[in-house]
Amino acid sequence: MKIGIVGAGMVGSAAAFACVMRGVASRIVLVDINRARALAEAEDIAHAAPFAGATRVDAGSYDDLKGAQVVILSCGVGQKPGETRLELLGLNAAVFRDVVTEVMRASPDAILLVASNPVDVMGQITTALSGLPPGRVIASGTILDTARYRWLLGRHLGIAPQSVHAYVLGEHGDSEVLAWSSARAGSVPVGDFAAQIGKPLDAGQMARIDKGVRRAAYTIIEGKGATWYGIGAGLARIVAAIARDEQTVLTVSCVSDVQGVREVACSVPRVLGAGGVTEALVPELSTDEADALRASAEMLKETFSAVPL
Ligand SMILES: NC(=O)C1=CN([C@@H]2O[C@H](COP(=O)(O)OP(=O)(O)OC[C@H]3O[C@@H](n4cnc5c(N)ncnc54)[C@H](O)[C@@H]3O)[C@@H](O)[C@H]2O)C=CC1
Ligand SMILES: CC(=O)C(=O)O
Repeated sequence: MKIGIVGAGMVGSAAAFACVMRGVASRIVLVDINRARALAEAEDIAHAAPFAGATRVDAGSYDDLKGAQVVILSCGVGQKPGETRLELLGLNAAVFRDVVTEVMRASPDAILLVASNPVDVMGQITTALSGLPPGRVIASGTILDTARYRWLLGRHLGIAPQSVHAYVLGEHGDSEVLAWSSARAGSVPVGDFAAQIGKPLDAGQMARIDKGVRRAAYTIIEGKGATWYGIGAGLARIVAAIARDEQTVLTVSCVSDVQGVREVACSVPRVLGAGGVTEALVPELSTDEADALRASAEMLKETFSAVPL
């Protein structure tokens, strides 16, 4: 499978590296307005390929995206310390107006995978600009937040994050919703499992996990300027689901009706395969969680509606 990546900064290059290490692509093309950066990242990542598989990695132009099955959009700007994701909207929407046109010209059959923030709104903008069916424009949404949630729950419970089945829903951002009521350790509700092993999930512990998920990006950006490994791995996981037509369930964002809000991009668990997103699962939620998910979706819809296209 051929993958294009527009935006060869930290996120784009981490995604390329993770795709190489997973062996999900035969070819990766990096495109960036900063051609020297794309060339340097492509060469550096290509040097990892002999340790992994047979992926060819190059820098290129938009024309070189021809035939790509997935194009990752990780271009634009990231948050500075203390800045919210939503504050990036004006700058990144302007970047996407040009980039999406170029990508569609070169690679009209590709699935578009949006990473740039605010990722849900950028995904809905990309859907509108591209004219593609909603399931073929996927934003990474809360795939990263869900990983953070599973990692923190796994650490508390002393089990592998892969054995934690729990989702973060709604915005990839401050209004996101940690779904506690449906969270399971194996097949056991996390609260019951925690009580059984003598490590109760009390209100204080739940608040610490909530903060650890919701504030993770702010803390990491404060310490090292940006985040990239987690999202790089998450993007490669999405690419693998498409490449292998897995029909796997991941919390990604695409335009659909969510919790009574019409045509909004935000995350719920969705089924993902070679054709993109095909189904959304209706999660089991408490009344408070359902209200918070509706509020998150309403905020995202309002934010998108105010963007001039
Ligand atoms: N979805 C998620 O979970 C995450 C999203 N992000 C977001 O990903 C985006 C990228 O972050 P980083 O890679 O850290 O930023 P970065 O600044 O390292 O890379 C951005 C790249 O985009 C390029 N670029 C800018 N305008 C362009 C244009 N018109 N055409 C082509 N390339 C262009 C820049 O030259 C730069 O190389 C940000 O919006 C950030 O907030 C970051 C982490 C997680
Ligand atoms: C930057 C960002 O969106 C994250 O790490 O969650």
